[in-house]
Amino acid sequence: MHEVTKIYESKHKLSWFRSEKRSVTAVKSLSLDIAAGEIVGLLGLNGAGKTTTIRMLSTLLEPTSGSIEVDGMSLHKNRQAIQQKVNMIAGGERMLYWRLTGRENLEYFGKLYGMNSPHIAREAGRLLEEVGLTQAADQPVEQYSKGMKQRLQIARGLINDPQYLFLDEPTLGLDAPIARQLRSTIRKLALDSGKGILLTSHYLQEVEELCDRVYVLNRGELLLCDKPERIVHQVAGSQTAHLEVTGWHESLRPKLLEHLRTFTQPAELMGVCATEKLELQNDGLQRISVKTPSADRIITELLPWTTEQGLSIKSFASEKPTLEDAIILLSEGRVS
Ligand SMILES: Nc1ncnc2c1ncn2[C@@H]1O[C@H](COP(=O)(O)OP(=O)(O)OP(=O)(O)O)[C@@H](O)[C@H]1O
Repeated sequence: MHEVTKIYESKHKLSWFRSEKRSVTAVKSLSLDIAAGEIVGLLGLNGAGKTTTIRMLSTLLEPTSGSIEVDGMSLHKNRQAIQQKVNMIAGGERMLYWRLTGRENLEYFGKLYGMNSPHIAREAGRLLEEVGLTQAADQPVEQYSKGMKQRLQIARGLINDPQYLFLDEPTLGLDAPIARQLRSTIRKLALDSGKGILLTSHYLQEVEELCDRVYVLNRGELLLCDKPERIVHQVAGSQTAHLEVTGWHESLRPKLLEHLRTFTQPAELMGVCATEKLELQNDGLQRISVKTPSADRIITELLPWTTEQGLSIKSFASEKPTLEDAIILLSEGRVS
């Protein structure tokens, strides 16, 4: 997507005789790319423009300006060829025909992609098997559970073997085990089949777990794009490594700082030294807290050191801000 803008125009009735035109800029000058085999997240609060973006990429909506290209083909000139290469899966219960069976739904959508009947029959059978719906294939969709409908959505989204898949809230309303299964399917589609995937989700843990990169939108405009862990670090700050030990004595403090310096990058060192904090507690338990961009690494490095110094480790933990913390800060405008 290059510099894409979408403006919705609508008419609002003011009285019997008067109406006014209103326009909403849902997406503003958005540039975005998805590589083969990559899972990209699209985040933002309600109304940020995520669904509009996905609908434009899926060719369901026309951008007001800007251009969309898929594998070097422009949407403007090669709409049909691009439609063969992309597909969209929406969460919830949209985009399926409830009176039709699972198999009939896939046959119908396969025909829309111009596939011939033997090809559709083969693919429908294979996909129904892959999403675990072979037994229910000839049952009307209205008799399916929510999880079954969502699995059928996935099969529908894969019927044309798209190179790029756009997923709008794919785990919406699903139980935890089904959502987990779905996440593993999404990962496999990218890793094993090399599909480029764009994903929106209100479950930020899911985005953090799945996505290689994340675009954050605010009122249609791109706020930032980066790896989830870098966004968290950039926006919500450092992680903290905590170790609780006994046997601590003050002469260890300079040694600890010196040891931290041996495996900490100079750029990180200031943060580590400046915020390193030691608290002596009544029972002789000492809490060592180190602020760092990577708490797990600090813990791994400090564990053998504490034992070498004759300290006894009672517990250790890493405290990490999450993508949710970062998005909340961004949405509150508390980060420039
Ligand atoms: N058909 C439409 N006509 C007019 N305005 C629309 C239309 N569809 C969406 N909008 C407006 O465009 C903006 C972006 O909406 P969009 O649905 O793309 O956001 P979203 O990020 O997907 O939101 P959500 O997280 O709530 O699904 C919103 O202000 C919305 O009210």
